[in-house]
Amino acid sequence: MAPSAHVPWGRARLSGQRQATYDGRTIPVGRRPAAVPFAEVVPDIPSRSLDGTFDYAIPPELEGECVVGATVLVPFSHRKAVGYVVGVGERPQEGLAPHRILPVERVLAGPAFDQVAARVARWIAREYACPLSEALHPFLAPGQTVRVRRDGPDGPWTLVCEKSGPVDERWVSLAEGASGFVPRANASRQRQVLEALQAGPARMAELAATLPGCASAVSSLRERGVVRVEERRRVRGVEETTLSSAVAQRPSRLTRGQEEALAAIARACDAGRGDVVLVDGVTGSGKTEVYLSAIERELARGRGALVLVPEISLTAQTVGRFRSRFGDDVAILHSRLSAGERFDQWDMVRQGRAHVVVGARSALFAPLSNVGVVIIDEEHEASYKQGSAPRYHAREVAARLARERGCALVLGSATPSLESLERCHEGSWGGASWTRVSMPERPGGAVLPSVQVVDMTQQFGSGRRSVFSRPLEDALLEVMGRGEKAVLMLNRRGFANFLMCRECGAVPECPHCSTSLTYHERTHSLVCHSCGRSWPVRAWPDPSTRCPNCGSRYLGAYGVGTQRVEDELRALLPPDVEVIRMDADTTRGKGDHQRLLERFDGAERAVLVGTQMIAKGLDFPEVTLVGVINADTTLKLPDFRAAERTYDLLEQVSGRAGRGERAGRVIVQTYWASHPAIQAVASHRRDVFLSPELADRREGDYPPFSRLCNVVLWGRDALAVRRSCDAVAARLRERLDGVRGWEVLGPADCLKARVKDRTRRHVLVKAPVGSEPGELLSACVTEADVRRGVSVAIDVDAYDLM
Ligand SMILES: Nc1ncnc2c1ncn2[C@@H]1O[C@H](COP(=O)(O)OP(=O)(O)OP(=O)(O)O)[C@@H](O)[C@H]1O
Ligand SMILES: [Zn+2]
Repeated sequence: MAPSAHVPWGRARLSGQRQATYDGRTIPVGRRPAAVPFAEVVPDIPSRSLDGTFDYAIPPELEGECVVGATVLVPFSHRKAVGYVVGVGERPQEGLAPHRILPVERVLAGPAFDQVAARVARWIAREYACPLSEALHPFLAPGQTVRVRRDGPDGPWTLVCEKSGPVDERWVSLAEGASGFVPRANASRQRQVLEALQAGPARMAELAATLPGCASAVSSLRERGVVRVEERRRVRGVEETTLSSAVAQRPSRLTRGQEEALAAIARACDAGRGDVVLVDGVTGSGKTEVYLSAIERELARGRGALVLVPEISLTAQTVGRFRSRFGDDVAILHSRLSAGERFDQWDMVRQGRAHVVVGARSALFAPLSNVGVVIIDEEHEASYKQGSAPRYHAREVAARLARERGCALVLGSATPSLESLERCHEGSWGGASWTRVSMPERPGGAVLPSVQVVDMTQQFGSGRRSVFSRPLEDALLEVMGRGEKAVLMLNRRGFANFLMCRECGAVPECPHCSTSLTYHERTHSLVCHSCGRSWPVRAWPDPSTRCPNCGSRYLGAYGVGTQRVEDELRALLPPDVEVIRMDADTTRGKGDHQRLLERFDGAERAVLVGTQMIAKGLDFPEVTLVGVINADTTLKLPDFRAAERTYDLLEQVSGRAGRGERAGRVIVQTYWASHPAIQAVASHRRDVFLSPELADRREGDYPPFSRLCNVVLWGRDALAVRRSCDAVAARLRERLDGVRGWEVLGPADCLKARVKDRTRRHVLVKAPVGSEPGELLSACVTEADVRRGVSVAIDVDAYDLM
């Protein structure tokens, strides 16, 4: 049967010229009419009840364009919907009568993903309990939102496109006819344009900004052959830097650890079935060089690479190292780029002009189909878990992608996650082998720094009130005296700066969110970091101070800010020592981060003071001292990963010291010196932390020995939230009570019980390792009686339990 005979739009019209590209390959246009006449489409209507794919007929004139990955417009129950093609075929599913199938109306955008990526998206939807349309979003071209909107309740459906396409810029320059040309006396604009162009070619947009209305002057000059106008495609998002560490010098020889790691990676690449290599290398052991060499090998075999680094370490240093080795073959993707810049980088990959993609989490979804290796640097980082739907973990998606694409996955860290260590211990997981390779040494004879733990209760007991303990103060003076550099970290995650009444113990909280307010000394204000509201308040000893609870005057500031550390440093050190502060306030603007690091790099002697953003990746050989002002704030977080996070952070920041020829020293200030996480850092022995931690996790059935899922419900109506949450919990218990290895906890108020005036409650579910809780949770939520106005989020393998 030829289905084209039945489709309602009648005779086939061949469109021989149409073609699409994906990952540099041109997808050929079908020769015969209606060779694959059906498309499986996912309508972009995010709703659990509508989740699924629908079949549409491909009209012959759209054939060749309506391919897997394309964005299309389709009729959908009396309206129109934007959808994504996830499959094409000769027959519709489940014996639907071909003549009853509606046609695709338009193709709105070319292919953004291929068949393999579509399979991965289906897996994400199942695994993380989200609608398929949501799982496809990360694969779409950045900044290219297309949706349908209805104007008024009965109005027509219209298409809204928010596209930031490629920027084609028009450049104006002087042409041959310029010599000897004299504008007429009244043509002042022409004269100004010519003057501006004496300095060199300029962009039309810039000319127009300084010389309003110059367009007509330019076009008349162009007609006379005085100037030339050219279109140049500019690839945005490429930063320049003077950072010395932004170049990856090729080492004369690799360390033994590096060679072993590369051999294991080569085996995994050749096996072609998604095998995983965990590069467990101490700080400064040269993991980057391992990544670069592995990528070089894959490029030589004609395959590309995806490299994920935490958003915060996507600095000029990291980017520069990749560019210095692979030049323009690198595309960069991260959230600080503008939508247009991201599109340009993404499009470069799609066109096959870049084969190495370096980026944050979302780089996993770049349109690169011929992948030889996927690399995740600092794989233990919590930021690899996405906080909003689809709530995927990049490590898990990467493992799946590697298997689907038949390539290798490389995970690198000095402090691997307990999940990855456990899988390597098992040797295999999810049908792939997991191998750990350790790199215990720094190249060139550099040694790990010596670590000294300072008990701050003793310092306070002896009457010291400075933020620096005596040993840290002495070390700072000594290091500056030798003309070296130091890094000071202030642990600000957790309950950082707050006000507390010394008489009644009250801590001001946001009335709209159950969050203690953060005190900003600079602006004298209390700020809610959940909703952003702020109140002007002056802390004790200001005479205006009043405790909101008891009216006492002793409402004092607790916790230390980077500002205070900076001020004390300036008082302590000679005036010519540069003190550079790096925190959320000083890195707000684009390029601030890089500028501060360049200043640190270029200084004679300097101290870099910062929050945890300075803990990772920085490679400055002249740093010989690292100080941690307050090591334990993260230990007190109500989170089962608190100890792991503290250990990771301290080990990482310690690793900034002694990376060059001179040995390094670390001083850790803490009120909890006996904690295994602190003791492990002090002795550079991970097992001091790991053994008791694993025992605790096993005992309490926490990851890596279970999968922890968090079902959160929120809404304005507290009673509706409570009832809905009870209903979800009841449904889960009906399905799971007595099932081995499963456990339902709650319902309970979330730790942040109110956010933006919405009540939040949750249910926790522990599922056995190897189970697939996504579908079950999603079914229970759909079946439970969730009230209108109550939102639900299912978070499988939850990281944020607040
Ligand atoms: N084989 C080698 N011989 C000499 N120097 C090397 C070698 N391999 C790497 N290096 C240098 O060692 C330094 C540290 O490397 P890199 O920044 O890759 O460490 P890392 O393992 O990523 O550490 P961290 O986890 O602390 O970020 C770099 O300056 C790098 O150029
Ligand atoms: Zn608030």
